[in-house]
Amino acid sequence: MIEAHGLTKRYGPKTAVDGIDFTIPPGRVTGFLGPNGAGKSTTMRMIVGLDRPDAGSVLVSGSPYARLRAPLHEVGVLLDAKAVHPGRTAEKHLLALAATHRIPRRRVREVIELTGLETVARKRVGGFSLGMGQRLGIAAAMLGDPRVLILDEPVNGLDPEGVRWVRMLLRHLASEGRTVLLSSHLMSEMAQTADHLIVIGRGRVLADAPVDQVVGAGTTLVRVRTPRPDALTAALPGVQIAVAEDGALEATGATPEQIGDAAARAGIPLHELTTVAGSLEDAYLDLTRDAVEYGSAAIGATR
Ligand SMILES: Nc1ncnc2c1ncn2[C@@H]1O[C@H](COP(=O)(O)OP(=O)(O)OP(=O)(O)O)[C@@H](O)[C@H]1O
Repeated sequence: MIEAHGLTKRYGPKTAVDGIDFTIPPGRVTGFLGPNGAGKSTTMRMIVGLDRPDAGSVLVSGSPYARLRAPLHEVGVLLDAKAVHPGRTAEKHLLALAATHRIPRRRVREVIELTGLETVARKRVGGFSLGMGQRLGIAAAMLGDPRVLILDEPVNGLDPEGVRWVRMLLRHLASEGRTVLLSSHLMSEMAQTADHLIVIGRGRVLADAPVDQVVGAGTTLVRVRTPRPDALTAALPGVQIAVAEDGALEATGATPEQIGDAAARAGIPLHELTTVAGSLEDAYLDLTRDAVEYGSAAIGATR
């Protein structure tokens, strides 16, 4: 369990995290989302005592991180996969970490196997690819068999097999009753991995809800194909209708039943009537529209 109360961090005039409250319970994967600069990493750093809050507090398993007696057994953390001495081998890095908690060599071998690093375990970390570095970071987080896992962008740089492996691993760890907090900018991955989402923007919580609820709050379209699009549009006053690239109509603000009934009353044939649920990406972009600090230009808007 991770609990934040009024958690606040300022850097000079900038409020990176602005009095946020949340509870992350065990037994589920909680996704942590937000635009660049929203305050995700700062929050994660405060959870594990790397940054000191200016106000408020955050507790892991009921204690501030600094008071945990055996932190590696309590919290596994992957914040920056590159934060490893490049001259050390993966195995030496893990053995050094293990020594701080009297974790046996056997466990080091186990996490090396678990993360698929057997063939490179005796190679220097400086020569690792991004994906191999991520696997090593996950191995380090798992070393103490912790009850809480905090992973910042763990699938960054992993190949599709690695991405799927992380997804299954995190789901499995949550099903064992552990607390899993995961940040990622990959919406499709988040939709498949997380049960619950906390979305932040400009240091504030914008949503704290199950994934289905966040996706459901986005726009749902009804896609309609008809040989008489103008007549159908006229038969649906007040319904917002756009025309898709393939000529189908995309209606918002009416159910498929309302559209089908209106078409039947007006004698308009329909060749397709489909509900298109919004994606997490759509819902996320809607939610964070006013909280994006580093927005991009629309494609075609610049030369
Ligand atoms: N050490 C620091 N000194 C000054 N400002 C900082 C520092 N760390 C973070 N910030 C600022 O705090 C804000 C939040 O940054 P943070 O890294 O927590 O965002 P984030 O949500 O993790 O972003 P990203 O998705 O880009 O990783 C940003 O405006 C950032 O510039």
